[in-house]
Amino acid sequence: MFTLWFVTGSLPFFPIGHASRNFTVSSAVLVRSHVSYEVKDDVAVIRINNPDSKVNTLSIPMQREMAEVMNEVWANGAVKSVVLISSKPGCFIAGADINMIQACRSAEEVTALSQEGQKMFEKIEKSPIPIVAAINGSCLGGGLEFALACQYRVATKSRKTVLGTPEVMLGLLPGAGGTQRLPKMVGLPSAFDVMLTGRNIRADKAKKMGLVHQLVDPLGPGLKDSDVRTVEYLEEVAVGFAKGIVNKSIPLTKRKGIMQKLQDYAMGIPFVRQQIYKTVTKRVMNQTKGLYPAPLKIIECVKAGLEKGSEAGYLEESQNFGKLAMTPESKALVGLYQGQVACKKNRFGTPEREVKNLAILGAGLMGAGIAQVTVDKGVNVILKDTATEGLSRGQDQVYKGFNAKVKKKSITSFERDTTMSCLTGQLDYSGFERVDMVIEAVFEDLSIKHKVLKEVEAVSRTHVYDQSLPQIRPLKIPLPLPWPLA
Ligand SMILES: C/C=C/C(=O)SCCNC(=O)CCNC(=O)[C@H](O)C(C)(C)COP(=O)(O)OP(=O)(O)OC[C@H]1O[C@@H](n2cnc3c(N)ncnc32)[C@H](O)[C@@H]1OP(=O)(O)O
Repeated sequence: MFTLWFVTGSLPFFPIGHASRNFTVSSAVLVRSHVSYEVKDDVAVIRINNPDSKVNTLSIPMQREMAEVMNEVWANGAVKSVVLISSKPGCFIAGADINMIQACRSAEEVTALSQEGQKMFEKIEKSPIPIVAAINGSCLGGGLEFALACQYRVATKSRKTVLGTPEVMLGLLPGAGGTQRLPKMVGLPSAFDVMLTGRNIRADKAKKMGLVHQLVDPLGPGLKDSDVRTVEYLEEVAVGFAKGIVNKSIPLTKRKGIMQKLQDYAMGIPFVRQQIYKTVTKRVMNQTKGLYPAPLKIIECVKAGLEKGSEAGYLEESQNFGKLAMTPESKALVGLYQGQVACKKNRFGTPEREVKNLAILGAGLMGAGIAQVTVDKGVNVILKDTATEGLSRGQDQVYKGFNAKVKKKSITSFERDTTMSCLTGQLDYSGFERVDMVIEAVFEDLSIKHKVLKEVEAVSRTHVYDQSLPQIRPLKIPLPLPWPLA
């Protein structure tokens, strides 16, 4: 959203070649750091990449550069369609820049930001050429509102791909057209569900709801890593869709099923809509005891748009967005979010040595549990036990853990199998000479611990971490090891 400088009137024409462009519409040469584009055949591929940040946000520089790039693209008669994609692994756009909203001193200032965002996305929605949003990773808040304004949406089935409007969790509302576009796109009940819960929606669910048009399978690692290959593939597929939309082999309108048609019919009846507003308001009041203003404002905005028309809806949205941003509830919730971000950081700083290969001694409940959370981070793990039975049980425990996630559809079976391929079960110490760390997770029996530590000493010269150290420290394991027992 927000502070955008769309150039109106005619623009100087810049012939667009086949390389990224770094020139603004003015004659001054400005290096763009957040948005770049390249023309592939007749498709402009616009890439977003906030420098020095793990995520893309709709920050002021990003918005300015996006506006410049869009104006250049629209002014170029050779460009027939656009693909909007992020170069950042795991993030499309994480929403409006929360710090930008926080820096505002009055409701009017925030309302003005919202109105700029609404205007920008209206231009995107009315684009003379189709724009395909190619989504991989988090597509949240203003990021989803941007994608919703595009004519077509393709998303990867990667587990990192989530769509949603989490503004309510910050005491805010989707203030860049979200309260107006979502109900039209997915129907009133689903739109309320998405906006009032702020929950993340995975790509396959988003497709079923009608939020995205097509899904793309993520790729595994090859010569490049999985994230890079997936984004390259997504771009290729999205370019194909963009061309297909132009040559009319891909329809922009989705065919509606019978349920969808019935729902649309019901939503056309004012009495039905009034009942939905009443039910949703009652539920919100029950759950929040009226202590959170944002959910009620969301309902007001949707109602204004559907009952009084778009203009009234957009005005209500921007004004309520401004008002909410100044409430103590929103400030407290933003503080909570920032606290959660701070908690994710490693307070010990970056590890001196990265652990890529780990060995775990003992495939019991604890050893297998450690193996599961470690392979999940992409670390290669040797799970060692002394008996085939115990080892199989441990491996089975790890598999069941991931398989439960497949059943819940939070990961794909491909992701389960890729992750499981990082786990090697064995009864001997082969490969221990190559590991970066050994974790001891054998029975709470001092003589067994002594024995395995001695055995490790003979084959590995790495750090050993004892998972039960707090409990066994009083027993004072003698440390004859020439390397550290952490
Ligand atoms: C009208 C529209 C309004 C809006 O759009 S309001 C914003 C709505 N969006 C959100 O609420 C999303 C907030 N962000 C997140 O939930 C998570 O982040 C992600 C899921 C996107 C990524 O999670 P993970 O990979 O664990 O990263 P991390 O540690 O949470 O964040 C990395 C850095 O990115 C910053 N960041 C993330 N989202 C935003 C944002 N929307 N505005 C400003 N900064 C953001 C964080 O603070 C942190 O920063 P540091 O590295 O300096 O600690």
